[in-house]
Amino acid sequence: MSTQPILRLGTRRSPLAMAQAHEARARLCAAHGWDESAVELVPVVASGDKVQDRPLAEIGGKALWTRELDQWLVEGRIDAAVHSMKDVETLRPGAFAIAAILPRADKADRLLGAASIAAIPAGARVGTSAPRRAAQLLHLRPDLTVVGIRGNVATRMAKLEAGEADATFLAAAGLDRLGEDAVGVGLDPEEWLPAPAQAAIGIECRGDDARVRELLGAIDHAESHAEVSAERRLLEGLGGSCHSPIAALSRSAEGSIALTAAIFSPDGTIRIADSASFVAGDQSAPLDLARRLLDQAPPAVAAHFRQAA
Ligand SMILES: NCc1[nH]cc(CCC(=O)O)c1CC(=O)O
Repeated sequence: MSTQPILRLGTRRSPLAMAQAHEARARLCAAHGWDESAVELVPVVASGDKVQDRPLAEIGGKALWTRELDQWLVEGRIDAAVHSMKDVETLRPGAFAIAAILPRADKADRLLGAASIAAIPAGARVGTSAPRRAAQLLHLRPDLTVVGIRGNVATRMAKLEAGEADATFLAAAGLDRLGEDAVGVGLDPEEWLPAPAQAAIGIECRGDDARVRELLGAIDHAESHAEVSAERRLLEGLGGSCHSPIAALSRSAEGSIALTAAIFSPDGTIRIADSASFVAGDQSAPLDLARRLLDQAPPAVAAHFRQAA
């Protein structure tokens, strides 16, 4: 048996990240007819996993999820890295390429602790550290109190159980990948918009590594890739960061994408939403949508975005 792996795939160590890395490996092995040993999973502890007690937006943002994996990729210690695309910064180092996006899972958020947003008891404490979830919730229910809650999926479920919050949100995709598909109630994504790139697993490699790009290309899902590219292009146009309450939902059909997006004031009082339909791969339509959203935004909202020149 050969001991040299064909591909070394870096991943964060959290249970969800490991589940996603296993899915990526299974798809690669199926596509190429490989034995499992062909893909070595290389777990890395990410900075974002070390600091659990403060909101991500405060401690350095999304870069904390990719810093170590980026380094290992540059040094050639891994050939590719698996990411939750929701957590990947909009602007990536030019040396990297997103070579594959796996078929996207359920884009919805699930609510834990109540049967619906309307059914959350008046004045309850809802745990979330995501600006999008906080603003979207307060927009619908200004009577509720948002409390910070961080940690991986199991930690957040335990914190809810321990009474640190009365309700919380988790992405359906993450729960499903962990086998927790019975947990929480799915929120209609048309009414409760998910985060840009939610439910998408991406695999990045060095842009000049033609061998790995081709191997990864075999499991790229074109429709999911086009959706995620459009949503990330929207983020680029908004100049948003993980501080910015931005929500987006793509619907694909026959080569075209309908993209709905909303931006909020952090306290949820203001919500600006708009949508656009365009051919998959259109690079300017998501930017135009971002521009329209910002043009409609009062200063209190626009201040949270770095407006493109
Ligand atoms: N921010 C953490 C994170 N990043 C990706 C997912 C879920 C899986 C996905 O959206 O692909 C989660 C957990 C959550 O938001 O509940």
